[in-house]
Amino acid sequence: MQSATFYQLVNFRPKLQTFQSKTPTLFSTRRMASVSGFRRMALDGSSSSSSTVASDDGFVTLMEYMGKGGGIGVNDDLVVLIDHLQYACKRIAALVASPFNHSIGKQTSLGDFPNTGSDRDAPKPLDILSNEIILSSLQKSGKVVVMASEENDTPTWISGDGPYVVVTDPLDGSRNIDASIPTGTIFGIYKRLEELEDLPTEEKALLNSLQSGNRLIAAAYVLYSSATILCITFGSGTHAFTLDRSTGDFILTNPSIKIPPRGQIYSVNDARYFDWPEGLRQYIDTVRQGKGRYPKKYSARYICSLVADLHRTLLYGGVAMNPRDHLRLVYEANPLSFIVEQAGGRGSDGKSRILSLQPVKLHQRLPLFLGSLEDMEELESYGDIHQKVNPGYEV
Ligand SMILES: O=P(O)(O)OC[C@H]1O[C@](O)(COP(=O)(O)O)[C@@H](O)[C@@H]1O
Repeated sequence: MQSATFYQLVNFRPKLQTFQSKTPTLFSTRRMASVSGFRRMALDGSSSSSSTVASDDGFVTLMEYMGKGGGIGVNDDLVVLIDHLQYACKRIAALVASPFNHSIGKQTSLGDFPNTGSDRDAPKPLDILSNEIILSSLQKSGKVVVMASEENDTPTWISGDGPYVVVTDPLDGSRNIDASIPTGTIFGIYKRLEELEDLPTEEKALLNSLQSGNRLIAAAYVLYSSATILCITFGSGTHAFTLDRSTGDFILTNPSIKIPPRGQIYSVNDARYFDWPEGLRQYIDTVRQGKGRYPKKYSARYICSLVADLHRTLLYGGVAMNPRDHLRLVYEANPLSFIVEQAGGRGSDGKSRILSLQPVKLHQRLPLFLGSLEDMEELESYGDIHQKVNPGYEV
């Protein structure tokens, strides 16, 4: 069998012909999902027939959820934008699962990515492709003025008319991709700042991208794992939708996620233990032994893929953290903190609420702690949890 060419991969389209695409419809015709056993779900998580999202057949798609009032404050422009983004993520889901993706970079110039010279890590070929897929979707949506991505040194000005600004990490966790470990896409959406109109384009693009997280109007991650899960908030709860691969629809599977107030899991790269500050070491030593405020021994889970580690934490509770200045405020910490807060948890840099921070640089890094309220409170009470020794690890 021949390997796919770079051109084929960039233009790669998933085979599911039922995927919604270029022409978004606000109330798309429902296709019967093939998965059996889902019951009608109300937005409060119960299986009531008085759901705010009426359903004839028990399934609520993301588009129906948004179109029929599930997302408070979600207007037509935003529905169009999310439709394009979800389509982009379906393409990325297909790309990361493709048997041909290992050959990109070996047969094209994408193989030798120079380090950018900035404080960003050198991207992998799939990072670049995912970035292109998202950019192209945003361009086609006509709803986005600026995209700020992990993969570009500066924000990309898209369309003078677009009402929204999108910040994104197109493919997080890609360092593990060759081993098929889960990866994810993260994005946050802001309204464009009208008051900047008179500034030069470059400046406008940057300032629009550096909005504080408490101005986010929507945020989502998409987890590419055994299932593809899109978890989103519009500021009224956090809801997860699972891709039905037979129809191409994201189906509401976890409405109004509530992170347990206390979990029994901590998630951190603890090979760094000897570089940690004393407070963090003490906290981990304590909960490991079941000597913390919750008198049970904690377990460790660390996938080294932020979206996957967070998704598990949202569902099972506990804390997911990276205590060194590694993760990015604008397109990782802010969108994920918004999602966690909307599920009843907390996102912090060890001291302050992430969403209250004012970004000063596009690729600004910081320590990130996300999780259950009680676990976060206990962890932060140790004070000294920011790892300042950051030698630059090879793996
Ligand atoms: O090396 P560490 O400190 O364990 O960091 C791992 C983290 O880095 C990430 O891979 C993100 O880094 P990249 O954006 O450079 O891929 C996360 O997915 C993961 O949680």
